[in-house]
Amino acid sequence: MSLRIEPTGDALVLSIDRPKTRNALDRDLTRRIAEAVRVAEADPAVRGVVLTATGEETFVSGGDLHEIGRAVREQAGPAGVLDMYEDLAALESSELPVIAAVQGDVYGGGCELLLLCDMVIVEAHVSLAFRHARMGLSPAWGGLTRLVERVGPIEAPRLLFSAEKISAEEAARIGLVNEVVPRGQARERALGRIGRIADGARAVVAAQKRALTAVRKAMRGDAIERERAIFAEVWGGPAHQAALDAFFKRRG
Ligand SMILES: CCC(=O)SCCNC(=O)CCNC(=O)[C@H](O)C(C)(C)COP(=O)(O)OP(=O)(O)OC[C@H]1O[C@@H](n2cnc3c(N)ncnc32)[C@H](O)[C@@H]1OP(=O)(O)O
Repeated sequence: MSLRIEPTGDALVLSIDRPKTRNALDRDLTRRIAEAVRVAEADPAVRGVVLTATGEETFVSGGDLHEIGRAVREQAGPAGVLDMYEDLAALESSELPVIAAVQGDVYGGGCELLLLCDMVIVEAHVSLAFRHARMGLSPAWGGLTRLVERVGPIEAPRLLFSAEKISAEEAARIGLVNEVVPRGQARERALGRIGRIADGARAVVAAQKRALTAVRKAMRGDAIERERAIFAEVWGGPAHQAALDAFFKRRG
């Protein structure tokens, strides 16, 4: 099972669990995430979702490069990867607050996943990298648009163009994450925050989330559609092919 689902206190805790791929996101996993969010919403006892992962080293290693490599080899086009967004977007469109509890490093599409959450709590040893450029890609799941929203137009190009790793502290300084906690404490901290949210009325928090979504939608215009069209343009190009070849060559 690639997603562990565990009711805990007021929250539903979703733990990404694909250790053999360092928790890469494939289509099956994103479907499971969307389905779990729907289940959480339908249960009046659940007041929020905590999204975390198993292991201590990696939160999410990005999109599944085996799945992506297969699609490129079979000339299937980018639709499969683009479609995963419909599932992932459930995190942002849900009426429940979603808090990411990040216990390990985050790469590429994993950073996009964080940006779909309402709050992000990271452990102090974690690093984050928008690795897309190194893989010959641009974000596919709204991560470019949301990165500009979170950190502004000065920091976004630095993170995207250089694909550099940044520390948890730096991520907090530039407004990419809410809070840095000591190693091993992100999940408890996230549960504590959901507990505090649960002191208020579910309907009010849901209304606030709807309002936030409406504001973002109005501010974004068609930015996410443009971003996704650019992903489709670079998909399967020379830089993408070369990066996939290098990834698979390194691993025999
Ligand atoms: C949507 C756009 C995107 O997200 S593009 C993808 C961006 N992500 C990346 O570039 C990260 C690629 N992965 C890595 O750099 C390394 O594997 C990291 C995560 C640093 C872990 O390194 P290390 O601990 O040395 O392990 P390793 O490289 O031997 O990998 C272990 C097994 O995991 C797998 N793995 C890793 N990343 C992915 C991935 N994104 N998709 C699918 N599988 C992945 C490796 O292939 C390896 O498995 P195997 O030994 O080859 O069977």
